[in-house]
Amino acid sequence: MQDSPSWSALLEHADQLASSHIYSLFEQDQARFEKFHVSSSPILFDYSKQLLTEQTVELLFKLAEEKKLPERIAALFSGAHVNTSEDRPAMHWALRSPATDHTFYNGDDISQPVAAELDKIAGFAEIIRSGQWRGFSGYAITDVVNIGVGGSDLGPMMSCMALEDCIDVEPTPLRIHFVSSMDGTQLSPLLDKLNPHTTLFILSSKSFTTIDTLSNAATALNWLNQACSEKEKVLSSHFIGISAQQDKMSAWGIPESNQLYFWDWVGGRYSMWSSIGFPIALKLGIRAFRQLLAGAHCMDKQFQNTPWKQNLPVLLGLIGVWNSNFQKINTHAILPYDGRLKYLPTYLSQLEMESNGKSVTRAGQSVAFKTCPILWGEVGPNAQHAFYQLLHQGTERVSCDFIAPAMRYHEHTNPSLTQQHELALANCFAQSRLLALGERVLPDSSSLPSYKRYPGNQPSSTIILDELTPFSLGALIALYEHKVFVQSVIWDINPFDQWGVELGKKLASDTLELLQGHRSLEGYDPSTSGLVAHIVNAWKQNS
Ligand SMILES: O=P(O)(O)OC[C@H]1O[C@](O)(CO)[C@@H](O)[C@@H]1O
Repeated sequence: MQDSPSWSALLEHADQLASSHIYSLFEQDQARFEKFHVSSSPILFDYSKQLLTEQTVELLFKLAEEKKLPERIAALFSGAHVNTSEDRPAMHWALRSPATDHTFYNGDDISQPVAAELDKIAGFAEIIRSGQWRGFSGYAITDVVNIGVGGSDLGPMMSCMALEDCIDVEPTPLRIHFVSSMDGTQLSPLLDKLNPHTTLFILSSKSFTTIDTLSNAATALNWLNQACSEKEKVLSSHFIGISAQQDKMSAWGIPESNQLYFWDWVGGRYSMWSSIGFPIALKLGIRAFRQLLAGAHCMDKQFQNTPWKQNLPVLLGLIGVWNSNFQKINTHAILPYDGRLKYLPTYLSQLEMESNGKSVTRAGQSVAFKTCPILWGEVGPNAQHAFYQLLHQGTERVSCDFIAPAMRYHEHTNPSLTQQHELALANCFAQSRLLALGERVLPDSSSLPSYKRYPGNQPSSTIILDELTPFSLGALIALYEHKVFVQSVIWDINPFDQWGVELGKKLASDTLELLQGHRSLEGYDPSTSGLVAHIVNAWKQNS
């Protein structure tokens, strides 16, 4: 970036702001909230508690122009091969476009196949929800277990939890479980409780080669075979496969009639809009799933068509760049003030860190600046009693996103719940205020002992959803997807590959051969050799 005039201007501007405090920015400008918030239903985005000025925003826009953000947004939505290292487009947005939009891939109109797959999801969901799908002994399905990991787990799990009690979902007595961990910790106790006659497994894997998923799938198949030895019957009545690799699903034994498909041009962590989102349709009904897609589509349109001052993904992305590269803040916390969003921080940590946790540019050169910050988080009210101490008085600078719905429980008969929502919002606003302004919120802080001081100046944004609904959740997730894209454009990295996770998988399969005695320890580092020898000895002693 050394040769970038906007980058240099931002560095200089950051130097000028170095001694500023968010408190003084508010003191100098009472209209700060008016200037630095965007209200665009279903989301209000307040970034007035960031350490920035109107000049900062102008300079960030200049940087985005210089990095050709408009052209790159157009390329993303044109189906160009923006995933350069894998030479393919990233078209997750096409999964939420109305069929009438006619999206093309390699010259073919993909709107019809996308719509047809969505109809297939609807059909499967209806059959299972209505009790028509029967297990091997003729009983209706009561429990569905989604086996998948990463993008084949987190999106559906996060959404099912987030939307469970929404008023506009179609309730079902079906119990949906999520299993991801390769060590069997989730699956083993679950199988102890479930009834093989009434349990259906969804095997969710874009590649259908992920060992975590295949090992859990093998355990599930064995468990079913203990109850019914007719393998074909078990496979056809207890397994649905979801993948971009139809032949691999078939080779595993899933009949074609039980397969849902999606496409190579959908990245794993961008795949909850595809048939990977099937558990969402199952749990909440197809209407809710379609609303989720509609909310995301609404954000796609905003990203493409809205002037930057009102463009939420552009603002969120550029503010992140400002904090990472010019404020030198390398940790970012996601803090939902709504327990239903419990899995949102984990979901976003994959989305952001697997996308932008890179250190080479698209041309393969090492970057000379920070890229994706470490992103973590927790349900805000609980985190207040855990890690907020560090946010308020630690030595790390941390930026935060506070997320909350404006409305909750308004149709509930128990008035105490409404008060609980008020309490959660009050805490949300109090914490972001204290983090930004510090002890200056007090009428007189001059006599405080040092251990009671709050330096403040921790920047944050607040994202208020009108209400947590499938539509607003879809918009929220698409907002973060496009935020990631904006940042990747500024940093000139490819957000759609994940080569950094590949070698570890290969080494693990080699190491398994070591543990199983099929490979010699020669040439391994002393730590690995020592650990393997220790385990093998322990097994010998206990056999
Ligand atoms: O859906 P699959 O192919 O099983 O992959 C699961 C996850 O594994 C990863 O490839 C990382 O290992 C993620 O990108 C992906 O979401």
